Amino acid sequence: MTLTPTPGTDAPGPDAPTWPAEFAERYRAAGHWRGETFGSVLAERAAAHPDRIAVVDPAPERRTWTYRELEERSARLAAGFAARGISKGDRVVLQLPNVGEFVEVAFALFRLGALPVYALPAHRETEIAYFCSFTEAVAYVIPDRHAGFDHRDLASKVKANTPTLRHVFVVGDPGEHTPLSDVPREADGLPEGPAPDDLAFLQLSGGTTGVPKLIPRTHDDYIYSLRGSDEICGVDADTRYLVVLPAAHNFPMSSPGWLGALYAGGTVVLCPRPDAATAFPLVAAERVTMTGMVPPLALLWTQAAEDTEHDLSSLRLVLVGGAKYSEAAARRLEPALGCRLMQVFGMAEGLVNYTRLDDDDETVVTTQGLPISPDDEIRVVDDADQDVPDGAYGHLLTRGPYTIRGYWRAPEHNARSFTSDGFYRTGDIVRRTPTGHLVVEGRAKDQINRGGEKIAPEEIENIILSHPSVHDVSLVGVADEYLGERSLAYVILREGAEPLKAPAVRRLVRERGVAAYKVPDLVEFVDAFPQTGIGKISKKGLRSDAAPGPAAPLQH
Ligand SMILES: O=C(O)c1cccc(O)c1O
Repeated sequence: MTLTPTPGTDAPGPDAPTWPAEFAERYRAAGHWRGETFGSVLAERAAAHPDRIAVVDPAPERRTWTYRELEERSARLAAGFAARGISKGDRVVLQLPNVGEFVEVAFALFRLGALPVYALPAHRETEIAYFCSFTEAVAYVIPDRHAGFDHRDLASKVKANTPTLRHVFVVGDPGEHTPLSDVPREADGLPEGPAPDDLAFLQLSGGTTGVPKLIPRTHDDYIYSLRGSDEICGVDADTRYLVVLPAAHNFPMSSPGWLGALYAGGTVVLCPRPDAATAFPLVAAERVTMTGMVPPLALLWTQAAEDTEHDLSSLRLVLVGGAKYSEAAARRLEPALGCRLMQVFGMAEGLVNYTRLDDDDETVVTTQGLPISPDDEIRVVDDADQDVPDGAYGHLLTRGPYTIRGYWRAPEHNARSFTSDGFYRTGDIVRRTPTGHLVVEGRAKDQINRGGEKIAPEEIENIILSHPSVHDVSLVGVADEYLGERSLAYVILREGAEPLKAPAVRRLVRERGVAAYKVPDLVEFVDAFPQTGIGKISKKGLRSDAAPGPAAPLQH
C-alpha cells in the first residue's frame, strides 16, 4: 500500500489503518485476495469477450459500451487524465447520476490509481465543499444539470474556495468548466497502475458525526466482496443488472451491483430514475434479470407490479436492503414481481449479509441473511463488549477480509469505531438465529435511516443551532410506515427570542446547501427534552414520544 504523509500533522502516517500482515497473508492464502485490480479485471474481460455489451445507458438515446469499448475508452481517458496532471493516489470527487460516463470515469480513475470519492447526486454545496477540501481533491466530475439542479454553479463556488481543486469536468454543456469530452483520449502515456493492495476509492459513510467519514477500500478487498456476492446471487455472464439506486451507493455498486455484474462479464443497465414508470419498460426492453433497491422503493414496485402491462418475466432476483423491510411487505414481493427476493444487510465499511437463494421463504422474509465470507468474523456483544448467547440481542462487531480497519484520516474517530483488535463497531443491534442468520433489531448509533439514506443528526443539529433564536435542538428518527423512519427536529427556543416557525427551520437547513433528504420532515417546538438518569438527552426517549404520522413521499 502506498502511504502518503497526512498534511497538517508532524508525523507522516498512513492515511488509513490497514490489515495487519498476518491477516493479509491469511486472506491471500485462502484465495480471497487474488492480486486483481479493477484495471486488470476489465482488461481480462475485454480480452475474453470484447464484443459483449458491458453497459447500456438507455436515455435519452440508447448508448452501449462493449467490454472492448469500455476498456479502451477508460484506458485512453486515464492517459488523458494523466496528461492533465492527475496521478496515482490523487482524489477526484465523482458526482454523476446513472449515466454511462459514470462507469467510464470510474474505470479510468481505477486504471490510473487515482481515487474516486463517490458523492451522491443529491449532495449540495456543504457536502461537496467538505469532500473536496478534506480529501484535497484535484478534480471534480459533474453533470451539467440533473433533476432540475445546475451543478456547474455549485462547482464554480467550490472551486473558488478549494485551492487543490484544479479541474472541473462536466458531462454535457460545460459552462465555464471543461467538457469531459475535451480530455484528450491518449493512446499512450498511461503510467503504471495501482497495486492490488492499494486503495481503489473512497466511499462515504452514513455517518453519526457532524461530517461524513470516508471509507478507504482496496482493489483486493472490494473485488473479493464482488466475487463472493456474485456467487451468492448467481451472477454470471447472462446477468443483466439494472442500477436503480444512485450508482455511487455501495449497495447498487457491489451487492452485487454494477461492479459485480461487470466482474462476471454480465451487462449493466443504467436506470435514470427509480420509479416503476421508468424502470418497468426498461426491465421489459432490456430483459433485466436482477436489481437491488431500498424497502420504500420495493413497496412501490410491488404495488405497481400488481397491475402492470409491462413484461417483467425476465426478472429472476430482486435484492432489498439498506433499511428496515417489514415482513408483510417482503411477503408480497415475490408473487407481485414473479421473481425471487433476497434480503441484503450491508455497509459501505465492509460486511455484507445476504439471505441465500436456497433459504426457505420464512428465512428470506424474516432475516437479513448470512455474511458473504467464512472469514467474516461476527461478534454480538453487550455494552461491556462481552459476547451474548446466540439468539440474544447485542451490538454487532465485525472483522474480515473486506471490512476496513479504519476510516481515512480519522485517527480519533477510529479509536472509538474499532476495537483494539480491529473489529468494526457497526452500531447495529442484531441477534443471531440458530442457522447464523442475522436479524437486525435496530441501532445503537445516533443515525437516522430515512428509506435507506443515512442521516447523521449532529450534522443537521449543528446547522439548526446556528440560528440565533435556537437554544437547543435534537433530531430524531420517528417510525414511518413507508420510509421506515423520517426525521423530526425537536427545537427549544431561546427565551425572549424571535419566535420561529417550522418552515423557517426547514428552510434554514435547505439553504445551508445540504442534500434534500437531510431536511427535517417534521419540526416540533418543545420546552425541554426527556432526560435520562445521567442527564443526557435521551434520543430513545424522544423517539418513543413521537407518534408515527402519515407517510411522506420518497424524494429522489
Ligand atoms: O449501506 C447500506 O445500507 C447497504 C445496504 C445493502 C448492501 C450494501 O452493500 C450496503 O452498503
